[in-house]
Parts: sequence; structure tokens; C-alpha cells
Amino acid sequence: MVSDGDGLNGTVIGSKLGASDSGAAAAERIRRLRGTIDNLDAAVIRLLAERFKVTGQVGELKAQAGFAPADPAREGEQLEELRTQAVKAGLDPRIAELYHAFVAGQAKEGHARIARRQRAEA
Ligand SMILES: C=C(O[C@@H]1C=C(C(=O)O)C=C[C@H]1O)C(=O)O
Repeated sequence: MVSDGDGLNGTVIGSKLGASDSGAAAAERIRRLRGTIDNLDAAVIRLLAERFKVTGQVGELKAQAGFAPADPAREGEQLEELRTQAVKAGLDPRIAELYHAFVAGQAKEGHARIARRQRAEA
């Protein structure tokens, strides 16, 4: 049996515990895999923070120079490269497309905010 403090009670997995040895073994493997998922998510968040710091620097420079936030040619090149990388890594390229749409979209919103701030401070 699993104690109240294991975080699994009340979950689909928790409801299976004690039903059989194989259920308990599966629950333990899932608990470990979830630890790995949490570590990977933490790494992704740290990488995203780094990426948005760099795109913020690009945004400052674009605003100072009067360049538009969006660069569709660059985005096209990135998308092609990310799709290729995804396929090589065994990832559905649609995930790469969704990822790019999210990060580039957020970066461009950030650029527009930076440009407004720079104009207001001028
Ligand atoms: C960061 C830039 O600005 C925008 C955001 C991009 C991104 O998040 O990678 C790519 C192209 C631009 O539309 C850039 O031009 O490099």
C-alpha cells in the first residue's frame, strides 16, 4: 500500500494502488518517469528564459534602429531548420511548428512592447 504522503492518492494511479502487485509496480515506474518529466520541464523553462532574454536584446536593437519586430524571411529559415531537426530527433514536425509559432509570437509581442517603451521614453 502507498501512504497518504506519496502524492498519488486521489489520482487515477492512486486508485489502482493495492489492487495488484503489477499495479503497484506500474505506479512506481510512473512515479519515477514523472520525476524525469518534471526535470525535463524545468530544463525547458530555463532554456525558454534564456531564449526570451536573447530575443529581448534583439528587440532593443530593432527598436533603436527602427526595424520592424517581425522578420518573416528569418522565420521561414528557422521553421525549415526546426522541422528538419524534429524529424531527425523522432519528433512530429508539427510540434516544432507549434513551438516556433509560440516562441516567435511571444518574442514579437515583446519587441512591440519594447518599441512602445522606447518611444515613450524618447
Ligand atoms: C528575434 C527576432 O525577431 C522575431 C522573432 C524571432 C524568434 O523568436 O526567433 C524570429 C524572427 C523575428 O520575426 C529576430 O529577428 O531574430
